[in-house]
Amino acid sequence: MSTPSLTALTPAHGQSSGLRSITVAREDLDPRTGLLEYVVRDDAHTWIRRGGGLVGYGEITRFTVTGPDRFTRAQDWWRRELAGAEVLDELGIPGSGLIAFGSFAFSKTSPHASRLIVPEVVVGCTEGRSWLTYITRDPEAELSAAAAEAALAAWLLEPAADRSPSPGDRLAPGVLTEDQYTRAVAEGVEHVRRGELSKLVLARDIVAELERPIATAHVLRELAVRYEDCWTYAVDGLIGSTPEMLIKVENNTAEARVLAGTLDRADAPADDPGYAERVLAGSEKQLHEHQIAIDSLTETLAPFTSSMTSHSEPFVLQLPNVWHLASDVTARLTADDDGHVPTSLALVQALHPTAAVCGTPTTVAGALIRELEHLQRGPYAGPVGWIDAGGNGEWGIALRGAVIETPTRVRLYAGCGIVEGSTPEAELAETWSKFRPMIEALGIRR
Ligand SMILES: C=C(O[C@H]1C=CC=C(C(=O)O)[C@@H]1O)C(=O)O
Repeated sequence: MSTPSLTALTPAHGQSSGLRSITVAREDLDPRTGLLEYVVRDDAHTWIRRGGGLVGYGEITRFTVTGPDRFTRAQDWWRRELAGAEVLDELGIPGSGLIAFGSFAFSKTSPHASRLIVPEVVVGCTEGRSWLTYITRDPEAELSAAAAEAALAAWLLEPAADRSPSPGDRLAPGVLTEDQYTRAVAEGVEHVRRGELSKLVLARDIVAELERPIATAHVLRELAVRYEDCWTYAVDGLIGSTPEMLIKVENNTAEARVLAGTLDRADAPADDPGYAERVLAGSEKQLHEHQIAIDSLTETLAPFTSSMTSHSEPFVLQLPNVWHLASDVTARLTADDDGHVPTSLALVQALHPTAAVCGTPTTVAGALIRELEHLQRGPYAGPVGWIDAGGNGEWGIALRGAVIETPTRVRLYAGCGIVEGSTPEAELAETWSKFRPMIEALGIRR
C-alpha cells in the first residue's frame, strides 16, 4: 500500500536530543464518553469527533512560521524532526506514533504565527482501537508502557474546574460594527454583480468578555457533545467545532467535506419537516454557492489523484444551529515513482484557501477580503488539525470557533459566502447563527 512520503524513521537509540516515542495499545474507552473523559485540562490539544480522535498534553517542541510557504516550511521542519527520531509504535495506524498538532494562519500575509506542536502525551482512539503515546527528547528516558502511563497520570492529576457562566459575561462588538459589516457585504455583492468574481467570503468578529477565566476544557466538552458531527479542536488557544474537513489523508486515500449554503435552524417552522430540503436544497442561490465550492476543491485536488468520487447532488447536513449543503469527496491519491503519495500537509498547501472561506477566483477574493473586511483573521478559517510521522493527518477549517486572547477575553469569528443573490441583512443574521455554537458553549446569553 502507498503511504504518504514522510515515513522513514531510522531509530537512533542513545543519540542526543532527537524525538523518541512509544505508542502502546490501551483498553477500549468507555463508549459513552470516548475521549471526552480526557478533555479535562484547559491546555489540552484536542481533535475529537463522536468520541474518537486525539487528545494531547504538554509540549516537547514547536515550530512557528509566517508567510506564503508556511505549509512547506512546517512540513520540512517535521521531516527534519522525524529523520532523527526513535519510534516504537505497536499499532502503526494513522494517528499513532509521533504526531504534531497544528494551526495555520488563514492569510499568507498574516503576522499570526502558524504552528506545529509536538505534545508529550497523546491519548488516541479510532474505530474501536485506543492507544497512548509518550514522546520525549530525553535520551535517557525509559520508553515503556509504564513510563507512558506515568506521564499520562501526571497530566491528569489536576483536572480543570467546570465553569458556570457569570451574569456579567457579555458580548462586545469586534473590529466592524454590524452596520459596517452589512455595508461591506453590500460592496462585496456589487463586485460580484460587476463580474469581477463569482463568490466572496466576508467574515466578522465579536468579543466575549468574561468575568472569570474561560474554562476551556468545559467549553470543548460542551461543543463536542452538542456538535458530534463536527470536529472539535483546541490548539494553543484556538478552539471551536468545525463542520468542514479540508482534507483527511489515511494512507493512499484522501477525504474532504465541502460545505457552502447555510440555513439558520432558528428560523425554521416547527411543523414543516421538508423545510430544509425545500428552502436550502431547492434554492438556486444556495446550490450555486455550493457548486462553486465543490468545483474549486475537486479541480485543485484532481492533479494529486487517480480517481475521485462525490455525490452528484449535495446533501443537507443538520447541525444543532444550522443546516448546510454538504458534499463528501473521496479520492485515491497517486503515488510518485518512489511509491509515496502526497502528505496531508502537501494537500493543505494546495487546497487552502478554498472557496468556502475565501471565494472564487482566489486572488480576486483574497484582495477584496483585505480591502473590505478590516479584520485580521489570524487562524480563523485556516487549517487546524494534526499530522503523523507517515504524513497522514486530518486538517479541518477553523470555523465556528474563537481565539482565547486572554483568560477573560475570547474573540469569535464567523463569515458568509457572498454571491450575486446575497442580501446584507441575511448574511449578517447568518453570522449570528455561526457564532451560536461558541456563544452557547461559553454560556453567554444574548
Ligand atoms: C465561513 C464560514 O462558513 C463557511 C462554511 C460553510 C458555509 C458557509 C456559507 O454558507 O456561507 C461558509 O462558506 C464560517 O462559518 O465562518
